Amino acid sequence: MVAKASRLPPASLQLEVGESVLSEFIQIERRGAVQVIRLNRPEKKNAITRDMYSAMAKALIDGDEDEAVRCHVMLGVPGIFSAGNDMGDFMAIATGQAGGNEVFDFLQALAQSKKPLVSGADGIAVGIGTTIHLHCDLTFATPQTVFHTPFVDLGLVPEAASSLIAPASLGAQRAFALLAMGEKLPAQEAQADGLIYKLVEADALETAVFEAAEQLAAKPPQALAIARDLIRGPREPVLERIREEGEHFKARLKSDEARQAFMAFLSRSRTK
Ligand SMILES: C/C=C/C(=O)SCCNC(=O)CCNC(=O)[C@H](O)C(C)(C)COP(=O)(O)OP(=O)(O)OC[C@H]1O[C@@H](n2cnc3c(N)ncnc32)[C@H](O)[C@@H]1OP(=O)(O)O
Repeated sequence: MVAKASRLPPASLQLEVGESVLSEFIQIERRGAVQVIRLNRPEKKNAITRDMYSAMAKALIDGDEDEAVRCHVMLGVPGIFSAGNDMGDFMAIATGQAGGNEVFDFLQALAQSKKPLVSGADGIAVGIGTTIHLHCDLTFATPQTVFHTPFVDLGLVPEAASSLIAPASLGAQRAFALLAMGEKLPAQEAQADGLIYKLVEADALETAVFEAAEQLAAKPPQALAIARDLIRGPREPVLERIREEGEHFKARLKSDEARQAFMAFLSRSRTK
């Protein structure tokens, strides 16, 4: 259990919240030319609600449009990157009480981001808490980080174009083990597989992330943008896969298999 106080952002960070705060659980901070998007809902293991997706999408789009922003950083808090989509929200979508497009709007913004993305993950990284990093140019993780995508166990399917991106770096069989079997992937293996850039100790994570982000922010932006586009490759197949997965995902959310899995988690949580 990590003490709540240690999950607060460093006091040295200047907090600049825009006019409309879409979610109290997403902190948008500006650190020079680096925009920091921090998931900060530790009491729910940084589970991501629809408002949180909207806040992150807006930050990415606004930061892309702002010439003063040269790099985006995505962080969680010590011990927790994210436990993935909020299960209560999944249930609300499954029962027709909510629409649920926010996650796909966020994924479109993420996949199309114009500025370099650097992420840092420590500890829990489940579902979209894993797949976000597939869109980041540099991901730092700690030895305690475990990536886990239990989509099929939840009656769901892979998202974030992970069914396209993961096989390309892991090979088909290891991608299948990760995305379909729901096998956990420790950060050490993720690094060996080329899914993440560097492993650093937890107390050095944010320093490493900010150093890399500041390095990128100081580079000639046009040359960096062209190099990045070439390295990332065409966006259309990625966006198309996000859409294709999204169609299946939305249908699966309303399936009996998914509803039972959400119910099991939510009732387990209530009786814990
Ligand atoms: C498009 C996106 C797709 C996806 O992201 S699919 C993936 C969806 N996510 C998951 O399947 C993960 C669900 N969560 C878990 O399995 C566990 O949690 C963890 C392994 C991540 C952590 O376990 P532990 O350390 O034992 O913590 P705890 O007691 O389960 O959780 C602490 C509080 O956090 C809430 N919470 C955790 N994950 C979620 C979630 N995803 N949605 C909503 N709430 C969540 C719990 O309920 C509880 O809350 P309370 O203290 O009030 O009982």
